[in-house]
Amino acid sequence: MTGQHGVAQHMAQRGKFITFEGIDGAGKSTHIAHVAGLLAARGLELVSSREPGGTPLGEKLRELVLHESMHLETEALLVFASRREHIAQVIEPALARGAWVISDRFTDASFAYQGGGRGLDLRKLEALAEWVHPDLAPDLTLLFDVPLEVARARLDATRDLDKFEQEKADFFSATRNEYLRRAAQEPGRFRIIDSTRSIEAIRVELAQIIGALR
Ligand SMILES: Nc1ncnc2c1ncn2[C@@H]1O[C@H](COP(=O)(O)OP(=O)(O)O)[C@@H](O)[C@H]1O
Ligand SMILES: Cc1cn([C@H]2C[C@H](O)[C@@H](COP(=O)(O)OP(=O)(O)O)O2)c(=O)[nH]c1=O
Repeated sequence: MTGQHGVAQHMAQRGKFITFEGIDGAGKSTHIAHVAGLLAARGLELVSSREPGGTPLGEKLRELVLHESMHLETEALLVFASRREHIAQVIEPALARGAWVISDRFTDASFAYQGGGRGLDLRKLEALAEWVHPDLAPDLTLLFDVPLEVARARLDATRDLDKFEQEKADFFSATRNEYLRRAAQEPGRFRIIDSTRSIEAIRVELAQIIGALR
């Protein structure tokens, strides 16, 4: 905003970017709305989004990625194409005006699923991340972690499974391991949430984590 003398008066403080990760069935979706409520209660402007998706084009790409079979590099390129659009249209403008952004998945999911699960060379994913968002990383990543059997039992109890959710145990084992490896590499950014506990116990921990964010 420009004042009478052409001097910037109210540069909005940049918002924070929080991502939610975990293998399918770990409990991510269960907790996102609750965390959004905690943040909104602080009077923040909050943008809640997801990947793949988050924009009209991104949602079309999501349909393809979740339901069509394709070469694994095509899959990687499409999730990053969706991300490019999401960053340009939603994430960066929101953070710049001071809004906080929470996203159901981001680049860690590409490393976990396309890299860990499918076996795509991690250097290719690093190159894509460097290309698509050299200067953007989440301020906080909540990694919902459960053993595969727990995730599988929860999924089987609830819904029709998409392309990824139909994958076998070794796929999810590799996906989970890649998430945990990244969390160990960047302990300052990640919080690992033990999602075998009750929903209520997890909410208590999330309230502490979110309450400590400034
Ligand atoms: N801590 C928990 N204890 C028991 N059941 C849970 C817990 N968290 C989630 N669930 C259930 O497990 C299923 C999958 O959870 P969901 O949040 O959809 O997982 P995700 O979004 O990570 O795939 C849902 O039916 C949900 O109600
Ligand atoms: C963001 C992203 C998601 N995915 C996968 C992980 C999930 O299986 C799927 C998205 O599903 P998810 O976000 O878990 O939605 P839902 O809870 O409705 O199933 O896309 C990738 O493989 N790579 C990515 O980069």
